[in-house]
Amino acid sequence: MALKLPQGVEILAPVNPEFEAILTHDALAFVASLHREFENRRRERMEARVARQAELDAGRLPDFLPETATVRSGDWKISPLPQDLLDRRVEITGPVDRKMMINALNSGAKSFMADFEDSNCPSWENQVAGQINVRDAYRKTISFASPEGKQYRLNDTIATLILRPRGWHLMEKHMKVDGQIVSGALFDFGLSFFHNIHYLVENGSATYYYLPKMESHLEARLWNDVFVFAQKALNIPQGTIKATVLIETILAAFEMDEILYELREHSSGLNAGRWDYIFSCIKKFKQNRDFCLADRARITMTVPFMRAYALLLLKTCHKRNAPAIGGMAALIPIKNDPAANEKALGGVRADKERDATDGYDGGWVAHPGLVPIANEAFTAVLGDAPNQIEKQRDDVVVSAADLLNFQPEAPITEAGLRMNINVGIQYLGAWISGNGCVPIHNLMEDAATAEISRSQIWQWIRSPKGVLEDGRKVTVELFRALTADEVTKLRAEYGNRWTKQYEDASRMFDELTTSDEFVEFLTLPGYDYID
Ligand SMILES: CC(=O)SCCNC(=O)CCNC(=O)[C@H](O)C(C)(C)COP(=O)(O)OP(=O)(O)OC[C@H]1O[C@@H](n2cnc3c(N)ncnc32)[C@H](O)[C@@H]1OP(=O)(O)O
Ligand SMILES: O=CC(=O)O
Ligand SMILES: [Mg+2]
Repeated sequence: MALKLPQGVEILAPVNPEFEAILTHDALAFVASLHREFENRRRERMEARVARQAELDAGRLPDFLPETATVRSGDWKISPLPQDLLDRRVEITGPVDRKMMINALNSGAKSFMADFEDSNCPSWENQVAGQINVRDAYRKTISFASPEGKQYRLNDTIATLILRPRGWHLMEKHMKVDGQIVSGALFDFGLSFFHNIHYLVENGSATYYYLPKMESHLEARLWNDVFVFAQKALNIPQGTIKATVLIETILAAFEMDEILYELREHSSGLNAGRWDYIFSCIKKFKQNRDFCLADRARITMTVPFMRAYALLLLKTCHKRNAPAIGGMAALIPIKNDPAANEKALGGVRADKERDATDGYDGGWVAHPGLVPIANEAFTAVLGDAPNQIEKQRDDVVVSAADLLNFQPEAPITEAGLRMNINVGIQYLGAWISGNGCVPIHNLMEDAATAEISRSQIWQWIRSPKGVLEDGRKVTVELFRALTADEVTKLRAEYGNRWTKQYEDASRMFDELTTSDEFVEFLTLPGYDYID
């Protein structure tokens, strides 16, 4: 059956019979209405990012905005939270893969972030099948049979589903409205809202979102206006949608109050998205001769600028009666090595204990095997209380200088450089093959962690401080020599799993790292390699 397309809408991809239930005339008309209403403003925001980057490149450091001082000093709170978002002590995250969604919903976590973003490769198949999975998960009808014959279905008690659409920078190239391709964010949000909001509201819930990679409160205002428009269009009471914003750019860290304020009717707090945050610091200060970070593994949550960011986020949220949700340790359970496994689990435990004792209301885990650990750490502090939002952190004082105290700068090592190359190529190869989240060297790797790897090398090559601890300057020549070596090793290790996609990934990694122009997101050129 051919799709019935609304006026001005084109779908430039195969539509299998299952997809027709998602790509209905009315759902596409709704996405088209979002596009027509908001695309110009989205573009303006993207242009504002470019202008702001030019200022940073010229040496102007970020600071808290003078024009919004009254928002920061004002006495306001976000609107009350719905019942099913009060207790978020453990949130599991993962791509919108059918089997993994069932596992995540059953994992014992209080909430599950179904991810169309960092852990998802945005192929047409993944995006539309993901919407089918989300629809079935909301209706609790989702099931799956593995090729090995294992049956998957939902338990009686499951996690609350929160959906993360793509960020404002990503497009959905398979849908056009009036000749323009549509925003990935509006496509993901629009379809999920259209198909599910009435069902959820009738059942005492709503569609909840995580909003990624924003760089200013004006981007949050845009999301808020999208929510107001969408609720009005579908006759849903204003304030029904709730959204948690990931503070995962250095610029957003200077506008946390303002972001909560813009979304105050629709806010469900902030999350410390640590991996993109590190990437953003590297990207925003890429031209700054004073800026240079040590090996990726050294940039932990306890280094000065990360600690300042985490504490300011917590303080800001609780002042506004909003949940503060911790980010993710990249450690995952390790099979067949009990000692290494114990160490990894200990690392996750320490991470969650620090967040819980600081005052966070919950935190992210990457894997069902980590849910009990995070649960123990938060329950030790929360007990039976759903959260600790009442815990004020007036003792925390964080200045602009604290947020910009980029230590440590050393060591930068050959092992660290090799690791960035090795992980970056493996991740890109998996991503181009359709998988946005993979275990590499016993760590969870996704688009955000891979961005750190590639941007660090770009920056080390160009910064006068990009010098290995043995005195060698990081250069294109050194990078290429080590890359050749790493690729040789990887080819041998992968054998016939080393497909064309990994050759493409190696070439793309070289381009990303050696081209003079810094590519904003690796997923932008990456998108040309899929579908
Ligand atoms: C920076 C950020 O944005 S963080 C947020 C984005 N990142 C994520 O969401 C990470 C999601 N995690 C994952 O994708 C996976 O855990 C990986 C890729 C890191 C590791 O995956 P694997 O090596 O396959 O894990 P492993 O083999 O131990 O899995 C065991 C079982 O747990 C399941 N599982 C693992 N992680 C998850 C998850 N996050 N959600 C649901 N199920 C999961 C597997 O599907 C598997 O199920 P099965 O036994 O029924 O077949
Ligand atoms: O999205 C989360 C992050 O750490 O990046
Ligand atoms: Mg992120």
